[in-house]
Amino acid sequence: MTESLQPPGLRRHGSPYAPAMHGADAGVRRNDLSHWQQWAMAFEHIRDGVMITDAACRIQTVNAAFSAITGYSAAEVAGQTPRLLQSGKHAPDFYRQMWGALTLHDHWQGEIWNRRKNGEVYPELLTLNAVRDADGTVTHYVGVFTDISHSKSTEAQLERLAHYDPLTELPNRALLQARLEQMLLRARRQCATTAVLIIDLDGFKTVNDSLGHPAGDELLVRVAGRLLACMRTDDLLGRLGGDEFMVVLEDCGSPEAVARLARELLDTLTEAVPLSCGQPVFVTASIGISLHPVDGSLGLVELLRDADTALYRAKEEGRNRFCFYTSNMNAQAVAKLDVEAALSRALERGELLLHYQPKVDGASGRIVGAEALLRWNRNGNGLVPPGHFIPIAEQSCLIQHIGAWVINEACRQIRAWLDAGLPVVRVAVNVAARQFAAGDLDQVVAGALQRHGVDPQWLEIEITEGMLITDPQGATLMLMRIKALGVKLSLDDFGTGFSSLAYLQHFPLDAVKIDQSFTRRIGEEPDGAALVDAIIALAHRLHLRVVAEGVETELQRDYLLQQGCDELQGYHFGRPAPAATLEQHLLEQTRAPLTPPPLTLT
Ligand SMILES: Nc1nc2c(ncn2[C@@H]2O[C@H](COP(=O)(O)O[C@H]3[C@@H](O)[C@H](n4cnc5c(=O)[nH]c(N)nc54)O[C@@H]3COP(=O)(O)O)[C@@H](O)[C@H]2O)c(=O)[nH]1
Repeated sequence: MTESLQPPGLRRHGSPYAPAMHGADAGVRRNDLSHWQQWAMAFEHIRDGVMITDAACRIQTVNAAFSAITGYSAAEVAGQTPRLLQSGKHAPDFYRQMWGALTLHDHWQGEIWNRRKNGEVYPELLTLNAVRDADGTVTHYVGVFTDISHSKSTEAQLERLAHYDPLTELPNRALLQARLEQMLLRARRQCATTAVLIIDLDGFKTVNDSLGHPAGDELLVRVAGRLLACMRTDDLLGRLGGDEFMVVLEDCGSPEAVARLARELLDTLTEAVPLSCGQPVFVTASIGISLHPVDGSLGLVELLRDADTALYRAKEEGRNRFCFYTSNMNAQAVAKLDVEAALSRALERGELLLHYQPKVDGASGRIVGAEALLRWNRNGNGLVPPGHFIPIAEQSCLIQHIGAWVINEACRQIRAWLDAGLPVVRVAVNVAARQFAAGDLDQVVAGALQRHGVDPQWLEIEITEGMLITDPQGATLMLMRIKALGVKLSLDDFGTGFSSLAYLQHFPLDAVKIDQSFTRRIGEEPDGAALVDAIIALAHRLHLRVVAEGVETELQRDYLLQQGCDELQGYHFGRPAPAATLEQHLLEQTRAPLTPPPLTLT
């Protein structure tokens, strides 16, 4: 049997192979011997598997690589047909085409899945050639193949890396976009509506910064799992990168159906995410949605851009919500960019100024302080409403320069009053979250005080609760450094955020400002004043001064005085106005005798 497995004309003669030789032929064919020995050596040691069959496809000869790859010895396959190796992965058509080519061209080459003796299916690159004799009759078939399972698996790995996110195993941006492109084509043909939802986690950076990147990664995997659980069979979920995910609904039905899914996605995240570090994490998300062709978002680029714009709006509106794209959003975004650009030049053009709103002492009715409020006279055309530019400054890095300017300008004004021999009161300035987070606020404050030779007792910094919550330890250190300068600290908008006085006692604060929304409720709702009462009582127990903001009516004033509120601020006493107006009131006050109840300055 082994004999029949030698290449045609060869027989095993010891080792290596040698052609059969007969008597007198030997001398003549010495050269042939060497020739055949070389071929036999090559045949046996070649790394590709070789299989030679007769015209009826019965295996006659295989080499060592064949056995190494397939697991079958030469003896095991002798006389069998290559069907022995069939994997079952190819349809009959595949073999029909292969034989068609072999019959027509005496040659076929392609990739084929075969099965090893141990049952493993593997891919090989196979070349088949028909061997014909002088009459043109097929005498043999020669198959040469390479096991390409390794390169196939590398190829598959590369393919996976190119199209899937290795962390969550979800489709990545490239695959999402390719699939979305196909879906849009189909949707156009079928007049269906396609929805794109871009999901961005709120506050993910805090998790990464506080618990470390492995915890951040784990959170992303968990979030991906929860989002995936909300998907229907045909929905596509992928990770765009960072903490951003995308959902594509090929035929989303109505906007209401999309809204339902968006709500479901937000809801699925509300439950605490347990992490292996033992720290459960609460995470919310914001979602921007665009619809094709409802929003006129005609192509992939527009659809993604519009979903992004809507996402931005969802973040702006307070996060943990979804927002559909509307066509005026782009106009608003452009208007915002316009404000940002003009604002970036406002400082150098001297268009910024401060207005001062008095704070009145509850007991004496005298002005004991003022809040400095930023104003912008754009191009000298009048004041831009603060709500139209301060939030934009706060969202960009402009607030750092502008905020430093406000502190410096307040100190310059105090120095100017002192130099003019005018009465001076404590001036409070607002700082923005970004300004506080920058970590150099104490230096900015110290620099301004020093530059203008101002005693720190005249300056107060108003912060908000949000600045304390992200990094309480860092915030405490910063507040202590500012406090050490001799500057007062007050907590603005109290009641609108975290609102735990017990928690706040850990911060070195001097005062708490009751948010104007609570002041407004005094006299308006039966229990409207209850919160005000509670804040005053608790703040006093913690030895904090209480300032009520937004006092507009006598009723509010009287109620707050009755409750022992220390200072009052609001339109009832005076609107924010240029420095000269405050100067005037302070001068009048120095001339007037001490006469409670408080002055009405408006
Ligand atoms: N980061 C910085 N933020 C600043 C700075 N200057 C102002 N701001 C913040 O902008 C918001 C809008 O301010 P503004 O329009 O100036 O409104 C202030 C007052 O005019 C208003 N107010 C005062 N009394 C009343 C009142 O009786 N009724 C009423 N409806 N509004 C009143 O309240 C605003 C002051 O609020 P607060 O700061 O919370 O004390 C506002 O959030 C400012 O903080 C700045 O330099 N940097």
